[in-house]
Amino acid sequence: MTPLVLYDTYTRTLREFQPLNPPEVGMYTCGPTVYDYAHIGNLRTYIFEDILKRVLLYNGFSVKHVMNITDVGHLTSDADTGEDKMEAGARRAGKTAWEIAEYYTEEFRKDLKRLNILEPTIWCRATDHIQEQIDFIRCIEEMGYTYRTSDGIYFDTSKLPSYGYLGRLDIEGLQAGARIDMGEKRHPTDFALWKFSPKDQKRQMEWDSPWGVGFPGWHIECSAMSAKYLGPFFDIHCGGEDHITVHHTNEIAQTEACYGTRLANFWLHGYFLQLDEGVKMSKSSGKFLRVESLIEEGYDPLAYRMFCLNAIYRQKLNFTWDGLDGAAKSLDRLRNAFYEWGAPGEPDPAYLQKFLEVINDDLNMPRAMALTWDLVRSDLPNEVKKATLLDFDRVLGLDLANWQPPEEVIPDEILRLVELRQQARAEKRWQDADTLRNQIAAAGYEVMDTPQGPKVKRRRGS
Ligand SMILES: Nc1ncnc2c1ncn2[C@@H]1O[C@H](COP(=O)(O)OP(=O)(O)OP(=O)(O)O)[C@@H](O)[C@H]1O
Ligand SMILES: [Zn+2]
Repeated sequence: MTPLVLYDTYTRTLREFQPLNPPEVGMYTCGPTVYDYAHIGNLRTYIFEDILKRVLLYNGFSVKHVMNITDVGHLTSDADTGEDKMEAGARRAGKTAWEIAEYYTEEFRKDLKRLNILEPTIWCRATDHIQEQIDFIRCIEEMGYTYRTSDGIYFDTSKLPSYGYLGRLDIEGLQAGARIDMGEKRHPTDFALWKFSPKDQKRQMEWDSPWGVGFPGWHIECSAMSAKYLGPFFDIHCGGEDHITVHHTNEIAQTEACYGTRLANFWLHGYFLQLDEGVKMSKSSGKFLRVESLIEEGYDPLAYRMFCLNAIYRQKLNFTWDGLDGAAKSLDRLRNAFYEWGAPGEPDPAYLQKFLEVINDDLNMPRAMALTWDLVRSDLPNEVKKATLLDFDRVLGLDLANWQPPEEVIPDEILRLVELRQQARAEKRWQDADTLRNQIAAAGYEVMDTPQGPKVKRRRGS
């Protein structure tokens, strides 16, 4: 038995993972706010979550994976002020908030596919779960954790002694240093559960509620939807590192207030992709790259996956074109090697065991890649290498089995010779057919007769 050990942000320790209800693992990953395209920084987090999910599957668990789509209530400032990102995005695009939500959700799913990220078991949209969010807020209200201001219903964080534990927040320091205008908020860490629609401006997305017409705050959707699909205490909750101090801290507060649990048994966070040293890739800064940008530069999206595999998820990673180039070349080498090994035999048990050890060591993908290259260079028979790498790829997700060398462009004169040889064969002029085959070979090509007709390709080393 090789235990699966994961770094849990809640306890700040490496802990052995065991599902609460084996063999199923409940996993919730905070999804995109669909007001714009995802950038490759966002996608680094989704790749890390995909690796985690594949490692769970590799360990023989089944995974019920829930991902939300935030299509309402995520304001431009974490302090619950500013405009709704969706409404601002809609205005920018000259479309409705509903239209851009639909469009960017589809684009996001396309990106996941291109990166060979496994689809969640359940997708859930915030706007499809307004009633669940209202019910959740009512529960928090009944437990005595809310207050009303002129612009919404707020969570009173001072009433929850454990508030801020996940982010190790210095609540007193924050309180003392709160110079920014808190509006009617009682404490700097209090946050909106429900916001009222502004009186002077009609919102595109708004609903009736026991407190007045408005929309849910950003954090409540994750508590409400995870409880609906996974229960109030489930196995693993993930997101990017920025979620530790605000979004996930507030999700925990809501669930703790209503159900008395800390929401998830394990909290895992992926670290940022940076454009330059110390600069997070972000939509708001306007400096970001999309999967599409990489494709335009001639890269296969899976080269970016390979680039991410070479780093530990718990460390920031600097994006460079040179780095991506190196990853693309490695991917090419690996694909060609895999392709040329022919049919798979039986995997090598020693390599499989080593692989399990490194991936179960808190998803150590750089070591998994080192082991992969070690396998490639080993003296094992090709069919063993092939079967072993095929097994590794269940976690690496490089889709090696479906890769084919790009179609070669065969010059017209060679195609003409192939045609003449076909003719000769049909007319049983075997000697002519042989001469033509030799001519084709002399030009550096080889022709193979298959049930579908002749196939021609450039000879290796030519
Ligand atoms: N540079 C980054 N590197 C890795 N993960 C990131 C980065 N920026 C955001 N994320 C993560 O991407 C996921 C999707 O976030 P979301 O769609 O809400 O983007 P966002 O936070 O609005 O992005 P931005 O900060 O660029 O405006 C979250 O889990 C978030 O933590
Ligand atoms: Zn969330």
